[in-house]
Amino acid sequence: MNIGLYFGSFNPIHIGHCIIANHVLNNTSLDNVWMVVSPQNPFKPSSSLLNEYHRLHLVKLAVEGEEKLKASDIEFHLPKPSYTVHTLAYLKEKYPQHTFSIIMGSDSFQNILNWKNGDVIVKNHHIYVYTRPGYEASNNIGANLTVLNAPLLEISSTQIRKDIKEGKNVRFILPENVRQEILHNGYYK
Ligand SMILES: Nc1ncnc2c1ncn2[C@@H]1O[C@H](COP(=O)(O)OP(=O)(O)OP(=O)(O)O)[C@@H](O)[C@H]1O
Ligand SMILES: O=C(O)c1ccc[n+]([C@@H]2O[C@H](COP(=O)([O-])O)[C@@H](O)[C@H]2O)c1
Repeated sequence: MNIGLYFGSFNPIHIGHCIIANHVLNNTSLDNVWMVVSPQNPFKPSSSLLNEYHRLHLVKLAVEGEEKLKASDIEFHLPKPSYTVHTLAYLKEKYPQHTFSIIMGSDSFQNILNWKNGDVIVKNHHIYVYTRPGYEASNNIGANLTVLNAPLLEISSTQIRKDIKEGKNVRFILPENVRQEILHNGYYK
């Protein structure tokens, strides 16, 4: 099968992530999308990170009932921080029957050559890029790239964490079951 790997901190998952995953499924030849929850992005501070199991649970709630979307905890069992090149090697060995592509926002893509063995990742994978406001998705690194033709989404987990802390209404930027779970448990307060 053709699997799209959508890596993220998902701190928390928001409707932007869901729209992107759905857009890719609707408009590419990918059969499934795995939302891979990264316990620790090598470049991001861990201070504002919700526990990884809570983040995974929120992703599971968001994809509930969607057969082609899967929440993955594969990186929970790999060394931290979560280097994508290691995860890709692990997945290739574990699932030789699948072909893996990568899905990411243009902010991540702009920075990919600074990732551990970023050039190797780019050389060996098809990458689907969803343009993010303020980050042009130009392919000046010879990547095997598809820039998705989709509406820009002015949504970020950072803004959502801030809104929750300030008691603002986040009803329209989070899947409803995700919102309920966050509020019920007092996450990001
Ligand atoms: N609004 C968006 N448009 C396009 N890509 C996005 C958007 N939000 C997230 N992404 C992409 O989804 C992936 C996972 O994102 P991540 O979990 O870091 O969300 P985030 O909203 O960027 O979080 P934070 O604000 O905490 O940095 C990254 O590749 C990121 O570029
Ligand atoms: O492998 C790397 O060097 C690397 C550097 C920065 C980010 N990443 C991964 O990129 C993914 C997106 O990160 P984030 O925090 O923006 O959602 C996540 O899986 C990170 O582990 C990976």
